[in-house]
Amino acid sequence: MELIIKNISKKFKDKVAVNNFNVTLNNGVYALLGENGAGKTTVMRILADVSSPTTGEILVNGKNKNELGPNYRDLLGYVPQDIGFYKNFTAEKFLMYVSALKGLDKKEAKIKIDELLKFVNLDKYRKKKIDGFSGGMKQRLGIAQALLNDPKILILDEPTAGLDPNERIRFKNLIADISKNKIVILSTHIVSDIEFIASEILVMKDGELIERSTPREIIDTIKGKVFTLKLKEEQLNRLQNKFKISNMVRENQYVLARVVDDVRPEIEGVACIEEEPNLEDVFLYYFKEEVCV
Ligand SMILES: Nc1ncnc2c1ncn2[C@@H]1O[C@H](COP(=O)(O)OP(=O)(O)OP(=O)(O)O)[C@@H](O)[C@H]1O
Repeated sequence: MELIIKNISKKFKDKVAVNNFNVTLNNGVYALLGENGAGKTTVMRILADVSSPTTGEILVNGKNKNELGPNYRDLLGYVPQDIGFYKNFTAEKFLMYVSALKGLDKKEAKIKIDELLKFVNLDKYRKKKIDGFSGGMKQRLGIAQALLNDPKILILDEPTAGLDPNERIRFKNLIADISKNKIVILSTHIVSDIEFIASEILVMKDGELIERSTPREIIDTIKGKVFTLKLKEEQLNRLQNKFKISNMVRENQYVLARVVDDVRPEIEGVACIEEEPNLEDVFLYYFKEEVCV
């Protein structure tokens, strides 16, 4: 499966939400990473066929999405940011309802629902009302409904928002399982969530795709730009005014500050050690507002 997003732009009146977005995707997990308002949801809504681009096109195995018509939707599974559940429905009834909307045969749907409820670990709760579900359970139910038609492209908008640490782990394992023969595109601004699940990271800023790399490659782009300094409290101001600080730990009368910058911080009498960068540092490097010097 090859999905090409070609020269996609989206304008809302005079606001350019997405600007000339170009990317070719194959099976694997892609994380769209960017700050709030970067354009992630807009790209996902266009891919999910609930919004049209102002310009540009989407191609699946060389065929234009518009040419594919309803066959394009058959390839899709979509979990929007705020998925609307009928809270009085049970998990099972909800999945039956979505199956009917997707035009699945009732008998086939029942078999698929049994399989999916087990897969997302909600089998025990199939007769329970969604109203009593935790965030993670709702998320897994959302994924189950998106998988009903065995999609080849799965789109998940902010799937890890509001999940507790256990639910996050469960989610990561689930995605790893799902992505074997699919294109999975998920958006997030929680960096730690993608470190272990994304085969590639697509970094968006102000509507544009500014970087596309594996997590390892993207981390390597800031090698030599991450440092730890051990400072006295009164020296901290000088550092904060000049550099981006990703983390601070207080240790007795000292502060250990992790700094991300193109320039090695030089403060008289303060030791500066180069560190191995991580994805949190990457996020800070690309997104944090410039500090005023
Ligand atoms: N229907 C709309 N009308 C006007 N502006 C919009 C509309 N939808 C999105 N925008 C604007 O387009 C830009 C991109 O929004 P989008 O929701 O795609 O960002 P995002 O990266 O998904 O952010 P978030 O993480 O907050 O969802 C924002 O400035 C947003 O205000």
